[in-house]
Amino acid sequence: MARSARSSTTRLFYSLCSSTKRTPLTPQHPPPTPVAALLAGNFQLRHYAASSATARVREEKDAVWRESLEKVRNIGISAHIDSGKTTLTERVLFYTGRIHEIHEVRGKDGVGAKMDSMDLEREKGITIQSAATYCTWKDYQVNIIDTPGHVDFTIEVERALRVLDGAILVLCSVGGVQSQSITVDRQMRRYEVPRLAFINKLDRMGADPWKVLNQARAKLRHHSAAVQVPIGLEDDFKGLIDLVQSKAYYFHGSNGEKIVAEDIPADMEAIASEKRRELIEAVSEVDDKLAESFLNDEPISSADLEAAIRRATIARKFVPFFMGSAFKNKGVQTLLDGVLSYLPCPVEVSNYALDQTKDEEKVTLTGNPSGPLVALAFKLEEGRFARTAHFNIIFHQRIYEGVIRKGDFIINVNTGKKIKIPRLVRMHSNEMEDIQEAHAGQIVAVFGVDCASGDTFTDGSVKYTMTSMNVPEPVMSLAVSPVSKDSGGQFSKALNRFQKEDPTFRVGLDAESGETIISGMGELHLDIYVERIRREYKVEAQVGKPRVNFRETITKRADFDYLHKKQSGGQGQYGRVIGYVEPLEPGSGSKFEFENMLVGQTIPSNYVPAIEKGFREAANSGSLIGHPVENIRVVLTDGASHNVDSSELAFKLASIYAFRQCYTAAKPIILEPVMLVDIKVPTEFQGTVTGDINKRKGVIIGNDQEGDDSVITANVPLNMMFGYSTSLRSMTQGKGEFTMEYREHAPVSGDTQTQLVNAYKASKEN
Ligand SMILES: Nc1nc2c(ncn2[C@@H]2O[C@H](COP(=O)(O)OP(=O)(O)OP(=O)(O)O)[C@@H](O)[C@H]2O)c(=O)[nH]1
Repeated sequence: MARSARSSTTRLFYSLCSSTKRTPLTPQHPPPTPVAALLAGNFQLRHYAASSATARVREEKDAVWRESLEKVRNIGISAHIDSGKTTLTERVLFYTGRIHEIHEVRGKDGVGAKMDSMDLEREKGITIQSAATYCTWKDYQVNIIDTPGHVDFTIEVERALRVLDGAILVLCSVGGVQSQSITVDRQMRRYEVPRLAFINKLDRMGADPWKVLNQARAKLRHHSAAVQVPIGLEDDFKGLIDLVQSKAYYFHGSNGEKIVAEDIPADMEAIASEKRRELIEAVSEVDDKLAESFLNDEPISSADLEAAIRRATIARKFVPFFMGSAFKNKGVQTLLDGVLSYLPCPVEVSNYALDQTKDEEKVTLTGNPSGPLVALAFKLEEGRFARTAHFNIIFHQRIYEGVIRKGDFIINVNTGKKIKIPRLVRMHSNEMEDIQEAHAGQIVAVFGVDCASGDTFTDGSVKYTMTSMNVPEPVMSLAVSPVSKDSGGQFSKALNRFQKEDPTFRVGLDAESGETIISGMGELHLDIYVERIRREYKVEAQVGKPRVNFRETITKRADFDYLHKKQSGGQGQYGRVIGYVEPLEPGSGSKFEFENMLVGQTIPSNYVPAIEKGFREAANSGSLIGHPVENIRVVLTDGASHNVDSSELAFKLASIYAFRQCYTAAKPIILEPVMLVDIKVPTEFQGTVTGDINKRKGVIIGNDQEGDDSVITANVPLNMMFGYSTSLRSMTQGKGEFTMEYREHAPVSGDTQTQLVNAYKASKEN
């Protein structure tokens, strides 16, 4: 479908070009004489005919691209760990004919799911990287990104949601709305992504979809209702009743590939009609058109209900709930039908860019392939793709407007660099398919070209940038070094690559010890990179003890007045800076602000950037424990210079010393990362586990009962959570599980601050 639409677009494009060639639309020199005027009138007539023909061609062309985009869905699948995203994607690929056999995550055949292409993913049975693929379902092109559930890899979810038009939130029918479900739902809200929910694992003991639906209403504040009712549950789960079509569906065949539609079983008619009414009521609350029919007691057809659900879902006023069991091959095809029916196509979602030539004015992107090219690179990967021998870079990009073709020159608006597209590909997990061109609305990858995640590309006719994704700050660090000195080159190569690919993975140098420090989102995140350095670069690395990323901040305004003066032969150094530092207002959104309030020429303006640089550099390392100082504003009010001895260096040094001079007076404190911890244990262990959390200086904020389990929610300093999985295992005979995610940086207690400061002083003295 997409292919035929493309070729007719191309044909139209050529016919437009040839008519333009025959009839020049803009006269170069308007004829001056009466005869010439007559001819000019004739020309205008011809001009009018030509432009109306052009307009018609354009309209036709627009209709073609609209129609082809209506049949595209760009969706993501996100959820809490182990909810079954990868298992679900594997079925989607199977039913759409992209793969011919189903392999399970951690399955007995040892092959592993298609989308978990990394060895480590297959071994651990977890998704580490998001993977893109595409398939065709009922004449629609569905581009899918499967994302990891573990919070340490949250950046993968952020960047996928940034470029997708819709999402499926997978929930476990036993576990319900878990901590990470809340996080991904928040991310979907952040990027304004319309979504469907899929309650998976209906075959599991204790499956209760209605409880999960109520939890979603309470915990996620979803305005939602089920569009399906399960026929049986747990071992008895047989099929689904579709409340829109009023039909029962069963999934036969060894892989559930044969769908049989039947009438609703007689013993389920009552519940089906009650749930259909619930669905209509819920949608009517947010859709006026349906509300009118509902309030007038008019019969509501399947088509009317479907259209109303679509409008409400796309408007993000409603979340339809689907159900099934990916593992038992039930409910996946009906979910795919739901993707086509209820999630938007690229032109139904509003996207905008910022025009850099007009002071970042907002420009709406219409998704028109005949518009100027605008594409956002959202992910960079380096690896051996498609079994090639060498490392290569690809970047994944979403095209928002225009067309991109192999061999085209495009401009990276963020760097100003012009690049040629050597190879354009569509990804299917780690495999690639070469393509010649791609249109607005599509997600493709460019092979062999370097850039950074978040860069915007255009064809050069516009200077637009698109806002990038939210990048959370790393909370944990560790020192790493290669065991053998000879592998230093490979070691740096690995770190450079990972840093480029993953904005939440940072590499730095400890100024005092000279050690390489890697920082990331948690122990698992950093462990995975150390393991990848070993496997992919054959470098054994020595790893230090993990430590949390403390920060320092100030609590009071403090003045500075510092003169840096040196006159020891040759040219001297002279620079005086006067001003104050103060805490930034909470929620100001920035970590460091510098304000120049100089009046007059006490300091020539060319030295001001060096002064700002000096303060920024000083704030990289606070004097309490050497960690970055944040939430601070530096205001420069006055100073002095010398016309021979002043220099950028002199002012930079003056600023560094000025910062140190006033820091203590600004009453600095230490902030530590605090995690939201969710622990699920059999109720008999609840007391022990709660007591242990208290010992770890945690604050319990929730205690719920889920069947025979207790779910304890607490805020706990990350510093107290090292090795928690081992302790939880021993406290609960291996029956407890937990997840944690970053919540905030909060001040440490007075005695912890004293301990940390003393330990830092001692380490400096040694
Ligand atoms: N009983 C049952 N098990 C399922 C179902 N779907 C998935 N599983 C199992 O749940 C486990 C996790 O499945 P995955 O598909 O890896 O889950 P995921 O959400 O992709 O996992 P992460 O990406 O690591 O968060 C695997 O052992 C699956 O076999 C289901 O419908 N029923």
